[in-house]
Amino acid sequence: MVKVAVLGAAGGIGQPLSLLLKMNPYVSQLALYDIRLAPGVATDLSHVNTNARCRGYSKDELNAAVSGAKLVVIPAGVPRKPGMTRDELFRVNAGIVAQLVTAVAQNAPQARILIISNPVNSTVPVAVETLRALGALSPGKVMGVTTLDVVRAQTFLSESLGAANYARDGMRRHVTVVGGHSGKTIVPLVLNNTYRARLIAADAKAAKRGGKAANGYAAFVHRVQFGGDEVVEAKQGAGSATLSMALAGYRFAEQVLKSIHSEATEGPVPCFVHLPSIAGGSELQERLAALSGRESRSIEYFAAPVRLEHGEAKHVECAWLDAVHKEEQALLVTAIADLEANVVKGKRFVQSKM
Ligand SMILES: NC(=O)C1=CN([C@@H]2O[C@H](COP(=O)(O)OP(=O)(O)OC[C@H]3O[C@@H](n4cnc5c(N)ncnc54)[C@H](O)[C@@H]3O)[C@@H](O)[C@H]2O)C=CC1
Ligand SMILES: O=C([O-])CC(=O)C(=O)O
Repeated sequence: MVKVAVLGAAGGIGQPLSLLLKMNPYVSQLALYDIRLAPGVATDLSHVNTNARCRGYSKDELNAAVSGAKLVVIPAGVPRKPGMTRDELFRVNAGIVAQLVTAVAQNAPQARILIISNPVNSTVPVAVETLRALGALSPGKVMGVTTLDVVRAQTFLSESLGAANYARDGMRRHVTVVGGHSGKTIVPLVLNNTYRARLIAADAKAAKRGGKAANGYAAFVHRVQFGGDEVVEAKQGAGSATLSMALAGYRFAEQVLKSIHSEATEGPVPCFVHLPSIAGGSELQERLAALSGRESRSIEYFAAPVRLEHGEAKHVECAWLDAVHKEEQALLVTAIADLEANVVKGKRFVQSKM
Protein backbone atom coordinates (compact mmCIF):
# COMPACT_ATOMS: atom_id res chain seq x y z
CA MET A 1 0.00 0.00 0.00
CA VAL A 2 1.57 3.30 -1.07
CA LYS A 3 1.13 7.05 -1.18
CA VAL A 4 0.47 8.40 -4.68
CA ALA A 5 0.67 12.11 -5.53
CA VAL A 6 -1.08 13.69 -8.51
CA LEU A 7 0.40 17.09 -9.46
CA GLY A 8 -2.05 19.14 -11.51
CA ALA A 9 -4.88 17.21 -9.85
CA ALA A 10 -7.62 19.80 -10.38
CA GLY A 11 -7.23 19.85 -14.16
CA GLY A 12 -9.13 18.17 -16.97
CA ILE A 13 -6.92 15.07 -16.74
CA GLY A 14 -6.05 15.37 -13.05
CA GLN A 15 -9.63 15.06 -11.76
CA PRO A 16 -10.76 11.87 -13.55
CA LEU A 17 -7.28 10.35 -13.13
CA SER A 18 -7.49 10.97 -9.38
CA LEU A 19 -10.92 9.34 -9.28
CA LEU A 20 -9.54 6.23 -10.99
CA LEU A 21 -6.55 6.14 -8.61
CA LYS A 22 -8.96 6.41 -5.67
CA MET A 23 -10.39 3.07 -6.82
CA ASN A 24 -7.01 1.30 -6.85
CA PRO A 25 -6.54 -1.16 -3.98
CA TYR A 26 -2.78 -0.47 -3.74
CA VAL A 27 -3.25 3.24 -2.99
CA SER A 28 -3.42 4.00 0.74
CA GLN A 29 -2.94 7.78 0.47
CA LEU A 30 -3.85 9.97 -2.47
CA ALA A 31 -2.24 13.43 -2.36
CA LEU A 32 -3.83 15.90 -4.76
CA TYR A 33 -1.75 18.99 -5.53
CA ASP A 34 -2.58 21.91 -7.79
CA ILE A 35 -2.04 25.66 -7.80
CA ARG A 36 -5.84 25.97 -7.61
CA LEU A 37 -8.83 24.01 -6.31
CA ALA A 38 -7.06 20.82 -5.14
CA PRO A 39 -8.58 20.83 -1.61
CA GLY A 40 -12.07 21.02 -3.14
CA VAL A 41 -11.40 18.13 -5.51
CA ALA A 42 -9.93 16.11 -2.63
CA THR A 43 -12.95 16.75 -0.38
CA ASP A 44 -15.24 15.59 -3.17
CA LEU A 45 -13.19 12.42 -3.78
CA SER A 46 -12.81 11.71 -0.05
CA HIS A 47 -16.51 10.79 0.07
CA VAL A 48 -15.92 7.83 -2.28
CA ASN A 49 -16.07 4.67 -0.16
CA THR A 50 -12.74 3.15 -1.10
CA ASN A 51 -9.78 2.82 1.28
CA ALA A 52 -7.37 5.43 -0.10
CA ARG A 53 -7.23 8.47 2.19
CA CYS A 54 -7.48 11.56 0.07
CA ARG A 55 -6.03 14.99 0.86
CA GLY A 56 -5.75 18.17 -1.16
CA TYR A 57 -2.73 20.47 -1.08
CA SER A 58 -2.74 24.06 -2.25
CA LYS A 59 -0.09 26.15 -4.00
CA ASP A 60 2.42 26.50 -1.14
CA GLU A 61 2.10 22.87 0.03
CA LEU A 62 3.97 21.10 -2.77
CA ASN A 63 6.66 19.60 -0.52
CA ALA A 64 4.10 18.12 1.87
CA ALA A 65 2.04 16.79 -1.06
CA VAL A 66 4.89 14.74 -2.50
CA SER A 67 6.64 13.84 0.76
CA GLY A 68 6.97 10.07 1.06
CA ALA A 69 5.11 9.33 -2.19
CA LYS A 70 6.18 6.15 -3.99
CA LEU A 71 4.50 7.23 -7.21
CA VAL A 72 4.07 10.77 -8.56
CA VAL A 73 1.93 11.39 -11.63
CA ILE A 74 2.32 14.78 -13.34
CA PRO A 75 -0.49 16.11 -15.57
CA ALA A 76 0.22 19.75 -14.58
CA GLY A 77 0.53 22.40 -17.26
CA VAL A 78 -1.25 24.09 -20.10
CA PRO A 79 -3.05 22.13 -22.84
CA ARG A 80 -3.23 22.99 -26.56
CA LYS A 81 -5.75 25.15 -28.36
CA PRO A 82 -6.66 24.60 -32.04
CA GLY A 83 -3.80 25.47 -34.38
CA MET A 84 -1.09 24.95 -31.76
CA THR A 85 1.58 22.25 -31.75
CA ARG A 86 2.56 20.45 -28.55
CA ASP A 87 5.97 22.07 -28.92
CA GLU A 88 4.36 25.48 -28.35
CA LEU A 89 3.49 24.36 -24.81
CA PHE A 90 7.16 23.90 -23.96
CA ARG A 91 7.84 27.46 -22.84
CA VAL A 92 5.31 27.21 -19.98
CA ASN A 93 5.30 23.50 -19.20
CA ALA A 94 9.07 22.92 -19.08
CA GLY A 95 9.35 25.28 -16.11
CA ILE A 96 6.39 23.64 -14.35
CA VAL A 97 7.83 20.14 -14.80
CA ALA A 98 11.30 21.25 -13.61
CA GLN A 99 9.80 22.86 -10.49
CA LEU A 100 7.64 19.83 -9.62
CA VAL A 101 10.39 17.28 -10.24
CA THR A 102 12.77 19.29 -8.04
CA ALA A 103 10.29 19.01 -5.16
CA VAL A 104 10.00 15.27 -5.78
CA ALA A 105 13.80 14.87 -5.72
CA GLN A 106 13.96 16.70 -2.39
CA ASN A 107 10.97 15.12 -0.65
CA ALA A 108 10.35 11.75 -2.27
CA PRO A 109 13.67 10.59 -3.74
CA GLN A 110 12.34 7.04 -4.06
CA ALA A 111 9.29 7.99 -6.15
CA ARG A 112 8.65 6.78 -9.68
CA ILE A 113 7.65 9.78 -11.79
CA LEU A 114 5.13 9.54 -14.64
CA ILE A 115 5.16 12.56 -16.95
CA ILE A 116 1.94 13.41 -18.79
CA SER A 117 2.57 17.18 -19.32
CA ASN A 118 3.30 18.03 -22.95
CA PRO A 119 5.42 18.12 -24.99
CA VAL A 120 6.36 14.71 -23.52
CA ASN A 121 9.27 14.36 -26.00
CA SER A 122 10.89 17.38 -24.28
CA THR A 123 9.41 17.38 -20.75
CA VAL A 124 10.79 13.90 -20.02
CA PRO A 125 14.34 15.09 -20.85
CA VAL A 126 13.64 18.15 -18.67
CA ALA A 127 12.69 15.84 -15.77
CA VAL A 128 15.66 13.50 -16.26
CA GLU A 129 18.20 16.33 -16.60
CA THR A 130 16.74 18.17 -13.60
CA LEU A 131 17.12 15.04 -11.46
CA ARG A 132 20.63 14.49 -12.81
CA ALA A 133 21.62 18.08 -11.92
CA LEU A 134 20.30 17.49 -8.38
CA GLY A 135 22.23 14.19 -8.11
CA ALA A 136 18.89 12.39 -7.72
CA LEU A 137 18.61 10.47 -11.00
CA SER A 138 18.05 6.78 -10.57
CA PRO A 139 17.75 4.70 -13.74
CA GLY A 140 14.27 3.90 -14.98
CA LYS A 141 12.52 6.15 -12.48
CA VAL A 142 11.16 8.69 -14.97
CA MET A 143 8.66 7.45 -17.56
CA GLY A 144 6.82 9.50 -20.17
CA VAL A 145 3.21 8.37 -20.54
CA THR A 146 2.45 7.38 -24.16
CA THR A 147 -0.39 4.98 -23.34
CA LEU A 148 -3.00 7.18 -25.03
CA ASP A 149 -1.31 6.53 -28.38
CA VAL A 150 -1.63 2.79 -27.78
CA VAL A 151 -5.27 3.11 -26.69
CA ARG A 152 -6.02 5.15 -29.83
CA ALA A 153 -4.16 2.71 -32.10
CA GLN A 154 -6.27 -0.17 -30.78
CA THR A 155 -9.52 1.77 -31.27
CA PHE A 156 -8.62 3.07 -34.74
CA LEU A 157 -7.31 -0.31 -35.99
CA SER A 158 -10.55 -1.92 -34.93
CA GLU A 159 -12.53 0.82 -36.70
CA SER A 160 -10.45 0.54 -39.89
CA LEU A 161 -11.02 -3.21 -40.00
CA GLY A 162 -14.75 -2.86 -39.37
CA ALA A 163 -15.58 -2.38 -35.70
CA ALA A 164 -18.52 -4.79 -35.79
CA ASN A 165 -16.17 -7.73 -36.38
CA TYR A 166 -13.07 -6.64 -34.51
CA ALA A 167 -13.63 -5.77 -30.87
CA ARG A 168 -11.53 -2.81 -29.72
CA ASP A 169 -10.53 -4.50 -26.49
CA GLY A 170 -9.27 -7.49 -28.46
CA MET A 171 -6.75 -5.36 -30.38
CA ARG A 172 -4.08 -5.31 -27.67
CA ARG A 173 -2.07 -8.13 -29.23
CA HIS A 174 -2.32 -6.71 -32.73
CA VAL A 175 -0.97 -3.19 -32.49
CA THR A 176 1.45 -1.14 -30.40
CA VAL A 177 3.07 2.29 -30.67
CA VAL A 178 6.72 3.30 -30.40
CA GLY A 179 8.78 6.49 -30.97
CA GLY A 180 7.56 9.62 -29.20
CA HIS A 181 4.38 11.50 -28.36
CA SER A 182 3.72 14.09 -31.05
CA GLY A 183 2.82 14.00 -34.73
CA LYS A 184 5.24 12.03 -36.84
CA THR A 185 7.28 10.85 -33.85
CA ILE A 186 4.30 8.57 -33.04
CA VAL A 187 4.85 5.28 -34.88
CA PRO A 188 2.09 2.67 -34.80
CA LEU A 189 3.20 -0.90 -35.43
CA VAL A 190 0.54 -3.27 -36.71
CA LEU A 191 1.78 -6.58 -35.34
CA ASN A 192 -0.82 -8.69 -37.15
CA ASN A 193 0.39 -9.26 -40.74
CA THR A 194 -3.08 -10.08 -42.05
CA TYR A 195 -4.54 -6.86 -40.67
CA ARG A 196 -1.68 -4.73 -42.01
CA ALA A 197 -1.99 -6.36 -45.45
CA ARG A 198 -5.72 -5.68 -45.43
CA LEU A 199 -5.21 -1.96 -44.70
CA ILE A 200 -2.50 -1.67 -47.36
CA ALA A 201 -4.73 -3.46 -49.89
CA ALA A 202 -7.51 -0.92 -49.18
CA ASP A 203 -5.04 1.88 -50.08
CA ALA A 204 -4.00 0.11 -53.31
CA LYS A 205 -7.63 -0.44 -54.33
CA ALA A 206 -8.54 3.21 -53.69
CA ALA A 207 -5.42 4.43 -55.55
CA LYS A 208 -6.47 2.44 -58.63
CA ARG A 209 -9.68 4.44 -58.61
CA GLY A 210 -7.65 7.63 -58.13
CA GLY A 211 -8.80 8.15 -54.54
CA LYS A 212 -7.76 7.60 -50.92
CA ALA A 213 -9.11 4.89 -48.61
CA ALA A 214 -10.76 6.10 -45.42
CA ASN A 215 -10.12 2.63 -43.95
CA GLY A 216 -6.61 2.13 -45.36
CA TYR A 217 -3.13 2.06 -43.83
CA ALA A 218 -2.27 5.71 -44.55
CA ALA A 219 -5.47 6.94 -42.91
CA PHE A 220 -4.91 4.66 -39.91
CA VAL A 221 -1.35 5.92 -39.37
CA HIS A 222 -2.46 9.54 -39.76
CA ARG A 223 -5.25 9.12 -37.22
CA VAL A 224 -2.91 7.62 -34.61
CA GLN A 225 -0.29 10.33 -35.21
CA PHE A 226 -2.78 13.19 -35.16
CA GLY A 227 -5.51 11.80 -32.87
CA GLY A 228 -4.68 14.52 -30.35
CA ASP A 229 -5.47 17.22 -32.94
CA GLU A 230 -8.82 15.57 -33.62
CA VAL A 231 -9.80 16.13 -29.97
CA VAL A 232 -8.29 19.63 -29.73
CA GLU A 233 -10.29 20.75 -32.76
CA ALA A 234 -13.53 19.09 -31.59
CA LYS A 235 -13.21 20.82 -28.18
CA GLN A 236 -13.01 24.19 -29.95
CA GLY A 237 -10.50 25.88 -27.68
CA ALA A 238 -11.59 24.25 -24.41
CA GLY A 239 -8.51 22.02 -24.18
CA SER A 240 -7.29 18.63 -25.35
CA ALA A 241 -7.97 14.99 -24.52
CA THR A 242 -8.80 14.61 -20.82
CA LEU A 243 -11.10 11.61 -20.30
CA SER A 244 -9.35 9.21 -22.69
CA MET A 245 -6.03 10.45 -21.27
CA ALA A 246 -7.15 9.90 -17.69
CA LEU A 247 -8.04 6.32 -18.58
CA ALA A 248 -4.76 5.81 -20.45
CA GLY A 249 -2.72 7.40 -17.66
CA TYR A 250 -4.49 5.27 -15.10
CA ARG A 251 -3.84 2.08 -17.07
CA PHE A 252 -0.14 2.87 -17.06
CA ALA A 253 -0.11 3.88 -13.37
CA GLU A 254 -1.98 0.65 -12.56
CA GLN A 255 0.82 -1.41 -14.14
CA VAL A 256 3.41 0.55 -12.15
CA LEU A 257 1.46 0.01 -8.91
CA LYS A 258 1.19 -3.72 -9.63
CA SER A 259 4.91 -3.87 -10.31
CA ILE A 260 5.74 -1.99 -7.07
CA HIS A 261 3.79 -4.69 -5.24
CA SER A 262 5.48 -7.53 -7.17
CA GLU A 263 2.23 -8.46 -8.90
CA ALA A 264 2.60 -9.61 -12.53
CA THR A 265 2.01 -6.85 -15.07
CA GLU A 266 0.36 -7.45 -18.43
CA GLY A 267 3.82 -7.77 -20.05
CA PRO A 268 6.10 -5.03 -21.39
CA VAL A 269 4.33 -1.65 -21.42
CA PRO A 270 5.22 1.09 -23.92
CA CYS A 271 6.50 4.34 -22.40
CA PHE A 272 9.02 7.09 -23.25
CA VAL A 273 12.34 6.49 -21.50
CA HIS A 274 15.97 7.57 -21.30
CA LEU A 275 17.65 4.71 -23.15
CA PRO A 276 21.23 4.91 -21.82
CA SER A 277 20.07 4.44 -18.23
CA ILE A 278 18.15 1.17 -18.62
CA ALA A 279 19.00 -2.38 -19.66
CA GLY A 280 18.51 -3.01 -23.38
CA GLY A 281 18.71 0.75 -24.04
CA SER A 282 22.10 0.79 -25.72
CA GLU A 283 21.16 -2.17 -27.93
CA LEU A 284 18.00 -0.33 -28.99
CA GLN A 285 20.05 2.84 -29.67
CA GLU A 286 22.43 0.84 -31.89
CA ARG A 287 19.65 -0.87 -33.80
CA LEU A 288 17.67 2.33 -34.36
CA ALA A 289 20.88 4.03 -35.48
CA ALA A 290 21.55 1.27 -38.02
CA LEU A 291 17.98 1.56 -39.32
CA SER A 292 17.96 5.35 -39.59
CA GLY A 293 21.58 6.08 -40.55
CA ARG A 294 21.98 8.39 -37.53
CA GLU A 295 24.45 8.25 -34.66
CA SER A 296 23.32 6.00 -31.82
CA ARG A 297 24.07 8.58 -29.12
CA SER A 298 21.69 11.03 -30.80
CA ILE A 299 18.84 8.58 -30.10
CA GLU A 300 18.76 9.12 -26.37
CA TYR A 301 15.03 8.85 -25.63
CA PHE A 302 12.44 6.62 -27.22
CA ALA A 303 9.04 5.12 -26.46
CA ALA A 304 9.17 1.33 -26.66
CA PRO A 305 7.80 -1.64 -24.71
CA VAL A 306 9.46 -1.69 -21.30
CA ARG A 307 9.56 -4.38 -18.62
CA LEU A 308 8.83 -2.94 -15.19
CA GLU A 309 10.46 -4.08 -11.97
CA HIS A 310 9.67 -2.53 -8.57
CA GLY A 311 7.64 -0.03 -10.57
CA GLU A 312 10.67 1.21 -12.52
CA ALA A 313 11.55 0.81 -16.20
CA LYS A 314 13.96 -2.11 -15.94
CA HIS A 315 14.50 -3.36 -19.47
CA VAL A 316 13.55 -1.90 -22.84
CA GLU A 317 12.60 -4.45 -25.48
CA CYS A 318 14.25 -4.62 -28.93
CA ALA A 319 12.55 -7.75 -30.30
CA TRP A 320 9.76 -5.72 -31.93
CA LEU A 321 12.37 -4.39 -34.38
CA ASP A 322 12.72 -7.88 -35.90
CA ALA A 323 9.13 -7.70 -37.17
CA VAL A 324 9.10 -4.11 -38.44
CA HIS A 325 7.86 -3.81 -42.03
CA LYS A 326 9.10 -1.43 -44.72
CA GLU A 327 6.24 1.03 -44.24
CA GLU A 328 7.01 1.14 -40.51
CA GLN A 329 10.75 1.52 -41.14
CA ALA A 330 10.06 4.67 -43.12
CA LEU A 331 7.91 6.01 -40.28
CA LEU A 332 10.68 5.24 -37.79
CA VAL A 333 13.31 7.11 -39.81
CA THR A 334 11.16 10.26 -39.78
CA ALA A 335 10.31 9.86 -36.09
CA ILE A 336 13.94 9.48 -35.03
CA ALA A 337 14.95 12.65 -36.89
CA ASP A 338 12.11 14.71 -35.34
CA LEU A 339 12.69 13.35 -31.85
CA GLU A 340 16.30 14.48 -31.66
CA ALA A 341 15.37 18.17 -31.84
CA ASN A 342 12.66 17.74 -29.17
CA VAL A 343 15.10 16.04 -26.81
CA VAL A 344 17.84 18.63 -27.36
CA LYS A 345 15.33 21.36 -26.53
CA GLY A 346 14.53 19.75 -23.16
CA LYS A 347 18.18 19.18 -22.27
CA ARG A 348 19.19 22.73 -23.24
CA PHE A 349 16.41 24.17 -21.06
CA VAL A 350 17.90 22.54 -17.96
CA GLN A 351 21.48 23.41 -18.93
CA SER A 352 20.48 27.07 -19.40
CA LYS A 353 19.19 27.21 -15.82
CA MET A 354 22.44 25.95 -14.30
N1 LIG B 1 0.85 12.53 -22.46
C1 LIG B 1 -0.31 12.56 -23.09
O1 LIG B 1 -0.66 11.63 -23.82
C2 LIG B 1 -1.22 13.74 -22.94
C3 LIG B 1 -0.78 14.89 -22.34
N2 LIG B 1 -1.61 15.96 -22.16
C4 LIG B 1 -1.05 17.14 -21.49
O2 LIG B 1 -1.42 17.14 -20.11
C5 LIG B 1 -1.37 18.48 -19.61
C6 LIG B 1 -2.61 18.80 -18.80
O3 LIG B 1 -3.75 18.78 -19.62
P1 LIG B 1 -5.21 19.12 -19.00
O4 LIG B 1 -5.43 18.40 -17.75
O5 LIG B 1 -6.18 18.97 -20.09
O6 LIG B 1 -5.03 20.68 -18.68
P2 LIG B 1 -5.84 21.57 -17.62
O7 LIG B 1 -5.52 22.99 -17.89
O8 LIG B 1 -7.26 21.15 -17.58
O9 LIG B 1 -5.18 21.13 -16.23
C7 LIG B 1 -3.86 21.41 -15.91
C8 LIG B 1 -3.79 21.66 -14.42
O10 LIG B 1 -2.43 21.93 -14.09
C9 LIG B 1 -2.46 22.91 -13.07
N3 LIG B 1 -1.17 23.57 -12.96
C10 LIG B 1 -0.64 24.57 -13.71
N4 LIG B 1 0.57 24.91 -13.25
C11 LIG B 1 0.81 24.11 -12.19
C12 LIG B 1 1.89 23.97 -11.28
N5 LIG B 1 2.98 24.75 -11.35
N6 LIG B 1 1.80 23.04 -10.32
C13 LIG B 1 0.69 22.23 -10.22
N7 LIG B 1 -0.35 22.33 -11.04
C14 LIG B 1 -0.29 23.24 -12.01
C15 LIG B 1 -3.58 23.86 -13.47
O11 LIG B 1 -4.01 24.64 -12.37
C16 LIG B 1 -4.63 22.88 -13.96
O12 LIG B 1 -5.52 22.50 -12.93
C17 LIG B 1 -1.19 19.38 -20.84
O13 LIG B 1 0.16 19.75 -20.94
C18 LIG B 1 -1.58 18.47 -21.99
O14 LIG B 1 -1.00 18.84 -23.20
C19 LIG B 1 -2.91 15.92 -22.57
C20 LIG B 1 -3.41 14.79 -23.16
C21 LIG B 1 -2.60 13.63 -23.46
O1 LIG C 1 -3.01 16.62 -28.41
C1 LIG C 1 -2.73 17.14 -27.31
O2 LIG C 1 -2.28 18.28 -27.17
C2 LIG C 1 -2.91 16.30 -26.09
C3 LIG C 1 -2.25 15.01 -26.31
O3 LIG C 1 -1.06 14.85 -26.12
C4 LIG C 1 -3.03 13.95 -26.95
O4 LIG C 1 -4.26 14.00 -26.99
O5 LIG C 1 -2.40 13.00 -27.45
